[in-house]
Amino acid sequence: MNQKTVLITGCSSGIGLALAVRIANDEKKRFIVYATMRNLGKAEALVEAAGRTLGKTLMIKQLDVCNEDSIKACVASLPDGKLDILISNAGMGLVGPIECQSMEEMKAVMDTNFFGLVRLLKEILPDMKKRKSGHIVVISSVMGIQGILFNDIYAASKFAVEGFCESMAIQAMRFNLNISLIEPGPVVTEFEQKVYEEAMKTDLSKADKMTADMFTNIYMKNSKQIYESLGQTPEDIAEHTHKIITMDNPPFRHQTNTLYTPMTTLKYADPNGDLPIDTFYKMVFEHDKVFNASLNFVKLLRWRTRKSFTIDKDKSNS
Ligand SMILES: NC(=O)C1=CN([C@@H]2O[C@H](COP(=O)(O)OP(=O)(O)OC[C@H]3O[C@@H](n4cnc5c(N)ncnc54)[C@H](OP(=O)(O)O)[C@@H]3O)[C@@H](O)[C@H]2O)C=CC1
Ligand SMILES: CC1=C(/C=C/C(C)=C/C=C/C(C)=C/C=O)C(C)(C)CCC1
Repeated sequence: MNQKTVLITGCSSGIGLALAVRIANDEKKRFIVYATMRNLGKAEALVEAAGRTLGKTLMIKQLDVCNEDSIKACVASLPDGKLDILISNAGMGLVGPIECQSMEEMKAVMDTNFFGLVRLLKEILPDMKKRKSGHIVVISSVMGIQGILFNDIYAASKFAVEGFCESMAIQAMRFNLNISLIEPGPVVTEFEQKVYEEAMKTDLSKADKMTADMFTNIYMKNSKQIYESLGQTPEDIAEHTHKIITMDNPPFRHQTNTLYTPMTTLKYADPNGDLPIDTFYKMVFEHDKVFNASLNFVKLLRWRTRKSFTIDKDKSNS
């Protein structure tokens, strides 16, 4: 059988790990997954989750998206240097007032989230073009469509990714290549915890009191609520992405969270761009009680659905 080779970046945790496991377990064994990570010392969780697929449909390799030599070495080590599907997933977050962030921190986000993708494509595009075959899948974000309070640099990095892919997609079409942007809303992974821990270390004395209060008392609280009420699992994102890579005509953009789409739709509903900004402003500064009550309601509904599922499963086991 002609199996497709899939290379995924950032597989030590979260979405990357779930993607590697899901695709390696494809029901029809259509894929050989090269699950990569920058630090092989962190492979334990993936090795455990991979189970019997390890060494069969799932191989683990080193790849740091910030290091050209590491990308070249990894691609060169693939059988015939041939890649059918690239899933660019490695990424990092950054939240807080820009007054409190160093240029180094900001550049690290752009270097990983945006230039990481550019470095990968510089390496793999020539061969895909030559063969006139390939699919580039990028784990973007709803923040690639819409900026969110205190995510200025992270959103900018995902906007850069989206602008880059939108431009590239036209050229790609000429070579019969597909590009797909996967746009998750909040996903419960180490990402949230890492961003939260970094935010807690932020020296807020560099910002004025109003900004510092807004960050701590409005953004941090609301953000926690958003993850709890609308958060998806990395397995959800893996399932969506698996569907996209098995389609004959994969879409250019795919949002994974239907609970979040009312927010992103605001962007497309007003060419002046004021509607999402006014709405987000009102949600947090004027109608915060209604906003929080709605999120709590969604959380309760989702919790009840999960609970009844568990009860049904338990019943069927007894
Ligand atoms: N969680 C969320 O709410 C959302 C996340 N996303 C996007 O999903 C992607 C995955 O994030 P998620 O799984 O949530 O977060 P995790 O923090 O769990 O995973 C991030 C992965 O990226 C890796 N990584 C970071 N820098 C590099 C690098 N230079 N080279 C190779 N790998 C690197 C990390 O490796 P290491 O362990 O070595 O640090 C880790 O494996 C990111 O692009 C993120 O922007 C999109 C929407 C929502
Ligand atoms: C929707 C929304 C908010 C927060 C959204 C968040 C926190 C989204 C997180 C998305 C992630 C983590 C994407 C990762 O790429 C605010 C600011 C509370 C204001 C009101 C509307």
